[in-house]
Amino acid sequence: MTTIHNLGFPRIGARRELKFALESYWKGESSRDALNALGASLRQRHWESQQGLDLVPVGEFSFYDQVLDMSCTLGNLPQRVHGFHGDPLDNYFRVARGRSTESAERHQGCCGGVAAGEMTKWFDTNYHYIVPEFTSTTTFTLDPSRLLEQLAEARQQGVKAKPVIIGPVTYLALGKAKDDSDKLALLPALLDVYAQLLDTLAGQGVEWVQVDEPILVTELDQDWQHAFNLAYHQLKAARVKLLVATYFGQLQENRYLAANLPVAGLHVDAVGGQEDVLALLNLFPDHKVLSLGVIDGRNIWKTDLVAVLDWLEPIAARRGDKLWLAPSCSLLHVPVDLGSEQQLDAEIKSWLAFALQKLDELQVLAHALRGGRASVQDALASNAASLASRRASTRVTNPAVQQAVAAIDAGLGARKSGYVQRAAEQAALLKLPAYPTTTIGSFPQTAQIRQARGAFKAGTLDPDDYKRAMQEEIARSVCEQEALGLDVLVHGEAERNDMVEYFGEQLEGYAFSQFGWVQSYGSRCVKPPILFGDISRPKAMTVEWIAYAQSLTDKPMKGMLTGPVTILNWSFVRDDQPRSLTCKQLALAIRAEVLDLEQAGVRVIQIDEAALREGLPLRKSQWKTYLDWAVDSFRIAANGVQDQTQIHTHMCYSEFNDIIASIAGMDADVITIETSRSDMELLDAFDDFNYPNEIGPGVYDIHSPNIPSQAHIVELMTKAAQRIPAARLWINPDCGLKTRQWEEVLPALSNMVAAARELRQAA
Ligand SMILES: Nc1nc2c(c(=O)[nH]1)N[C@@H](CNc1ccc(C(=O)N[C@@H](CCC(=O)N[C@@H](CCC(=O)N[C@@H](CCC(=O)O)C(=O)O)C(=O)O)C(=O)O)cc1)CN2
Ligand code: MET
Ligand SMILES: [Zn+2]
Repeated sequence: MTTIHNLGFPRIGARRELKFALESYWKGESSRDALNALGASLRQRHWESQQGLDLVPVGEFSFYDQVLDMSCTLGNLPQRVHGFHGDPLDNYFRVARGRSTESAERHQGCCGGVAAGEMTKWFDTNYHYIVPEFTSTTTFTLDPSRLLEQLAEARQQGVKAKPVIIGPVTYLALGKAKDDSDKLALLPALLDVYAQLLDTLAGQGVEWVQVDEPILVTELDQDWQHAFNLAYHQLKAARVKLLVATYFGQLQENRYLAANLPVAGLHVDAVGGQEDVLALLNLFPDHKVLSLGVIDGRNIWKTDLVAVLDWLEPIAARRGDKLWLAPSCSLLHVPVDLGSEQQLDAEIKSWLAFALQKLDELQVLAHALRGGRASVQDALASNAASLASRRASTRVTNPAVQQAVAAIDAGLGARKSGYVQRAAEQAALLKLPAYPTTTIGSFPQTAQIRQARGAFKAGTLDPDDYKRAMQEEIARSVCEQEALGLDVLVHGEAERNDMVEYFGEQLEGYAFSQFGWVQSYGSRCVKPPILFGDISRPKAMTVEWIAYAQSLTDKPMKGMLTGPVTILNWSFVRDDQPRSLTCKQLALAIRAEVLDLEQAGVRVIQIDEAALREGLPLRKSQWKTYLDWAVDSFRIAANGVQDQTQIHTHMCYSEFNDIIASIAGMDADVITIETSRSDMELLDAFDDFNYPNEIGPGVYDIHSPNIPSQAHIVELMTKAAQRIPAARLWINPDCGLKTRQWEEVLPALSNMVAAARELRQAA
């Protein structure tokens, strides 16, 4: 009999309960007990809704991040938070969020300010984890308390619990050696603690433990392959059965390694990797459990159940009870419940499945395998009808858009002249000083702004009042920027709920949910819009707001857009055509907006490509194909303008060394990037490559509440000028300021402008 299970459940809550509880606790408005109680009730509810499964994940719930949780379990919090006198939960949040010196003084004055752990992307998702920190002297000590508490809770509820942990090799691979020491040297010590942990779980009568090793879908050099063998040969002594879970892609060349690890089971991502699975089956030992992730945990489309069954039945016949079924990965990356959606178009809704619906699909598959397809005839028929409706729907296709994409030629993505010519014309028009100052786009999204929009969407604030309220916010931003003395202004993005969702809402071919929240990091969520059909732009999306902002000032106002690649990567996108094609459609829509802005007299236009880098395939061998169509799409969006129009782009995640040629290929006049934390070292890539255009290296770490001093900014820019000719440097923060408070932003920007003036005088 086929076993069905789940790898992880979204923890934020169907109504973002966890977000609100966390933020209230952090503000000191509610107690730790209340937060703990909320956590327990969410877990209880989530386990209840997974009742139909044979094994239910336990321990993947987290108050902030599952990787940071693992660091706690392994006793590997950074040295700087050791010796904290307060509650361990507060210390956990100190690592997650940092603590400014000032707020520490306001609290108890005992433990001082502390820098947050670095945050980075979880594989190719929009989820961010807290990077484990190592040094050559790192030691590990087991703290199983969190896992044991959640296990006890689950047991009390009669849950068939399968504890989930991050595996030792992935944990090491995702961490950072702060002293550049060899992380792998820590493996033996780490394995001792994993062995103790597994032993502790065995002592609780646990049968299966899910050990997540997604690093197995990436290219591994020999040392890391060896680490896998070493790790699991040592852990095989454990008295529990291990299910090594891989996801986010195929095993490919790691197939043999994964198949032969001395563990009881292996989970693989079978979505889009059926051939890889068949190849794996040929070398997979009969006595081991193979768990197939047949339901897409990264997207929101209904599964084609009949197609999956056609493929699965022969495998099930061959493997019997050694076949398990699950979603491809943790359901962390999809919203909780489609049933909450009251406003979603009924036809489109019938094509979708969120976390709960995906688990229902899993049940149908299990019934079909156990009792024959006839036993779930109705469910299969209704699933087939939904898919047929999606395939046949005329709303998905737009012949005019398809023709426009087919007509794209190389000329569309090329500027009229080269950078040198353009730069001269732009300088004559814009008359900017040396070291021009600007910001990345957003100003603080205050509670007031969010509430106004909430009321507008709920229908309790009428559209004119909403528009007026947002215009007031724009006017406030412009006024503050003029007072600060910035050179190129922004409107502040008050009217945008999110840099991607906002555009999704205005494009044809998109649907959007009311409650489709997905955790991005900590308490921060995004509601990815749903791209279901050919994309077109019924009317201008941003021109009115930008024109209004420009009317308030004589300084140049930047038009602010999100680029096609980022819109693609941060949406739920259709799975019925290649991503590259969808991206080209988005590119044409953004291009039309760029041209409308230019027509309206906007002289500087920024097109954010924050997610260009994160969209890189996990395997390097696939990078070139992606980068080619991604850069092409950007160029189509950006490059239809006149030479005098200055195009900016922005990328907030560092590490450009290996893709610098593609970045240069975008041919933006100015690129702003995150650099403040890397002490400008990041610019080495631009220097070595002789990057030809202008660069704004971020001088202000917007993720931290700390206010950068004028001297620090001057120092950073002096380092920048050692790498890039000063005439091509801009001064700006690392990223947008939407998550900060005005009280933090004003002094920081004031120091930034003062630093620019100091540098100009020194020149
Ligand atoms: N899509 C996307 N991905 C990204 C980023 C990004 O900006 N966008 N940035 C990077 C970091 N990720 C981030 C992700 C989210 C947020 C963020 O601030 N999210 C907000 C979203 C809030 C939101 O969209 N609110 C809506 C809904 C309004 C609403 O519900 N108002 C409430 C008020 C309470 C509230 O929600 O705050 C009400 O009326 O009851 C709006 O403004 O329209 C949050 O979680 O707090 C920041 C960074 C990487 N990935
Ligand atoms: N223009 C956007 C902003 O300032 C860019 C953010 S990149 C995540 O918020
Ligand atoms: Zn950014």
